Amino acid sequence: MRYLTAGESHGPQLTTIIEGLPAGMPLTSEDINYELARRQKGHGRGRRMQIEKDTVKIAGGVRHGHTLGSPLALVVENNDWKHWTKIMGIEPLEENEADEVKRKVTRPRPGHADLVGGIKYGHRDMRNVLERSSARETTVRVAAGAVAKKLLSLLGIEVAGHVLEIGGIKANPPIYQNIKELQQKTENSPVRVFDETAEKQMMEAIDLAKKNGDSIGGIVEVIVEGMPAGVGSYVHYDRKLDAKIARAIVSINAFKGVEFGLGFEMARIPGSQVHDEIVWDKEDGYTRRTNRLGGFEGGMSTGMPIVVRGVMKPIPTLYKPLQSVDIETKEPFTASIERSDSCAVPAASVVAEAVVAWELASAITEQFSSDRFDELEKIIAEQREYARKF
Ligand SMILES: Cc1cc2nc3c(=O)[nH]c(=O)nc-3n(C[C@H](O)[C@H](O)[C@H](O)COP(=O)(O)O)c2cc1C
Ligand SMILES: C=C(O[C@@H]1CC(C(=O)O)=C[C@@H](OP(=O)(O)O)[C@H]1O)C(=O)O
Repeated sequence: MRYLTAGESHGPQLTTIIEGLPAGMPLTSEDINYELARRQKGHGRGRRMQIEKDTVKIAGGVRHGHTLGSPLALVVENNDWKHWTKIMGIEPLEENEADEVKRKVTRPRPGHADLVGGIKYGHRDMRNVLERSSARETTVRVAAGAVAKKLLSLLGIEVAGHVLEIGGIKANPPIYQNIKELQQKTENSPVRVFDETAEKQMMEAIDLAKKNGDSIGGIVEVIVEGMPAGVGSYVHYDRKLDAKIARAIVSINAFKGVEFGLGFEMARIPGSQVHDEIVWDKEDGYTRRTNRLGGFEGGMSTGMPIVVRGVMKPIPTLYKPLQSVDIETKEPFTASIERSDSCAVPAASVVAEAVVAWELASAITEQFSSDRFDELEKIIAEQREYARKF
C-alpha cells in the first residue's frame, strides 16, 4: 500500500490518496473520525484545536461501508481556512497589494523548517515553507493510519499509543492485564498517560512552560499485540520491518529518535539479560519468556508484542523567541512568533500509533498479497497456524 498527502496548514483542506487496500474491508467515516478526534485532544495545545473539528469526507474508494479496491480518497477541511482565504489565496495578488496580505515570514524560527526550507525552494517568504512543514499534515496521516488500524484490528492486531515522559517527568511503566485496559485508561487522560501521579505533574510542567513562553517535549510509546510472526525480512535493508517503523517514527514532525524494547539501555547490559529465551507450547506455539527486544528479530516480527518508543523535541515556536536573523536585512532579530502549541506530545502519541499501524498494514498486505479482504483474513489465519506448528 502507499499513500501521499497534500494540503497546507491554513489552506482549504488536507487530502490523502491511499492505494492498494484490499476490496471488501468494512470501513466507515466513523472509524476515521474517532482517530481524528483523539489526535486533537491533549493538554498543551494552542487555540487552533478549538477552531478545528476534524472530520473526514470519504471522496472515493468506499461504497455502502466497504472498500472497493479502488484508490481511497480522504479529505479533511480546515475550518481556519475561512480566516486565511486572502493570506493563503490560490490566485495571484494584485500588484498593489501589500506584503502584509501574505503575512510574510522573514525571521526564521530556530528548530522549524523555515530557513532551510526557504533556502532549498527559494522561498524568501518563509510562510511558503511553514504552511506545509506544519504538523497540521499529521491530520491526514492519522486518517490513513485509522484505515490501517481498522485493517489490523479486523485481523486481530491491536495498536495502543501512550505517553511515557513529558518535560523530564517520567511515568511509571504501565502495568495492565490486556491492551484494551491500556487503551482505555490512557484515552481518559488529558496527557494520554497511564500513571495518574505523573499525569498531574506533566500537566503542571506544560502549564509552567506555557507561562514562561517556552515549550517541552517528551517520549511516546506504541505497543502492538497480535502481530503474526515472520512479517518483514532479513534479506535486504529496505525490507526490514523494524527499519521501516523507525523511519516512520522519525518522519513525524519534531521526532528525533526511536528505540525498540529495552532500546538504548541494551548498550549497558550483557546479552544474557537482553535476548529473549524461546519456548513452545501447543496453544501459543513459539513465544519468548521475556520481550526485551520489543517484538523484532532480523527485521521480522517475532509474534511478541511490538514495543517502540519515539522522542519528540520541544516545539520550536517560542512565545519568548530565540535569536534569529531577518533574511531581508541580515540584521539580528528574534524569530517570528506564529500561534503555537506549548506541548504536543499527547497528540503525537496518536500520530505515532497511526504511522506504526500504517507500516504494519502495509507490510502485511505486501507479504500476504490479496485483492480481497476475506482472502487476506484466511491467509493470515493460515500463517498463524503455520508459525505455531513450525
Ligand atoms: C502534533 C504536533 C503538533 C505540533 N505543533 C507545533 C506548533 O504548534 N508549533 C511549532 O512550532 N511546531 C509544532 N510541531 C513541530 C513542528 O511541526 C516541527 O518541529 C517542524 O515541522 C520541523 O520539523 P523537525 O522538528 O522534525 O525538524 C508539532 C508537531 C506535532 C507532531
Ligand atoms: C494545526 C495543527 O497543528 C499546528 C502545527 C504547527 C506546526 O508548526 O507544526 C503549528 C500550529 O499551527 P497554527 O499556527 O495554525 O495554530 C499548530 O496548531 C494540527 O495539529 O492540526
